[in-house]
Amino acid sequence: MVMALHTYEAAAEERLPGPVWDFFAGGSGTESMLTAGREALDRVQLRPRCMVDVSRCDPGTDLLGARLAAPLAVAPMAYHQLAHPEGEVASARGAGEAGALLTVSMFASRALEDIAAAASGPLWLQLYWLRRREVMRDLIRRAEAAGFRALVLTVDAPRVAYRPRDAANGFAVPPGVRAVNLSTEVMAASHGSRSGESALARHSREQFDASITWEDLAWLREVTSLPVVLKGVLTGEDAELAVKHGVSGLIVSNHGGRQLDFARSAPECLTEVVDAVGGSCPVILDGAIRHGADLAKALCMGADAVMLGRPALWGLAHSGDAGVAGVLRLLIDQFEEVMALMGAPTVADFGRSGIAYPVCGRLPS
Ligand SMILES: Cc1cc2nc3c(=O)[nH]c(=O)nc-3n(C[C@H](O)[C@H](O)[C@H](O)COP(=O)(O)O)c2cc1C
Ligand SMILES: CCCCC(=O)C(=O)O
Repeated sequence: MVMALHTYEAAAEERLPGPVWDFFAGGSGTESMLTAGREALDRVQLRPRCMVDVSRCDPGTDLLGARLAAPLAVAPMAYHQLAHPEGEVASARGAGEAGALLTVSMFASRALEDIAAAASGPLWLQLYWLRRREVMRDLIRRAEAAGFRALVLTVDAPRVAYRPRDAANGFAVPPGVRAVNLSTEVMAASHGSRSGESALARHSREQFDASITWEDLAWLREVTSLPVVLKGVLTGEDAELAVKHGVSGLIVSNHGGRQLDFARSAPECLTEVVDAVGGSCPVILDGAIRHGADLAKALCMGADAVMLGRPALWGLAHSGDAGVAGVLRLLIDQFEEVMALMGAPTVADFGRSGIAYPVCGRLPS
């Protein structure tokens, strides 16, 4: 039976403790960015072509050398064990079953090696830049050995932003769930709640290196030969600098509304970044993806793929690997139908002529 996305969401909300649900669902500041991306995507209108042979539609695509069932990846999210006891191991199984890529957070609650052993699809590892570079280096070595295909450096979070729900709940990761890939020393501050303060926000101020600049990317590129993808780029200027500094991909993202409040939403930034990059590396749109049609809209605006965040956690909370696969398949099936109805039988058939309304204020070229 195909379940609607809101059914997974409702089940997850019902199942999870309030503070965990708030951690998943919440945003930063006034939470203005929780709705901005969705509203922007809703304004984009599809422009279908007819009398095209759509008797066979193929949603498959390649992303940095990995074959995917659709241009769809799971975004990095901390602590999957908050949603399900099997955590990222179940997510890896579910993503593999659906043919989607899984990005594993630096704050994963299962060992990289166990996640890799359960995965049948490609894995990327997400990193925050820690003050202790030897901890990053160790993690990168382990990811390489376990067969991870790329590193995602999140650049929109020099610190975790103030998130009112987590602060009100004094949110801390419950005992029994840990960022097991990091040493206890690095992680100590993320446990132990205090009312009026999020332990994760406190932890990020202590452990994240907020002094890094473009020049520091050279260190990362020396440490590894894996492709480096930057997550959280929202301007053409930064996209150009990223390409100049040798990155292999960009993720246009507002961190799911959890970092800079009052920003321009990721879908509105997409064409600016795509134009700046000029095809020299893949561009991924992240945030507020809730329907297969959103994949089509992103592709029309020039993205090579999209990333899905919270809905994957809803699937995980609902029924572990089957739920993750169910959510991903739902979006892929919807996308396949949009392909047929749009007259776009392959991913390459989507272009700017496929949308009618420019979200970024620029006319499609
Ligand atoms: C519970 C949760 C944990 C997250 N943890 C991380 C993380 O560890 N690293 C990271 O780069 N982004 C993290 N994010 C942001 C996601 O990667 C992604 O940008 C966002 O969820 C996309 O928006 P969506 O949830 O609307 O799809 C997290 C998001 C959520 C909801
Ligand atoms: C210190 C963990 C941060 C996780 C994260 O990025 C998020 O909650 O958005």
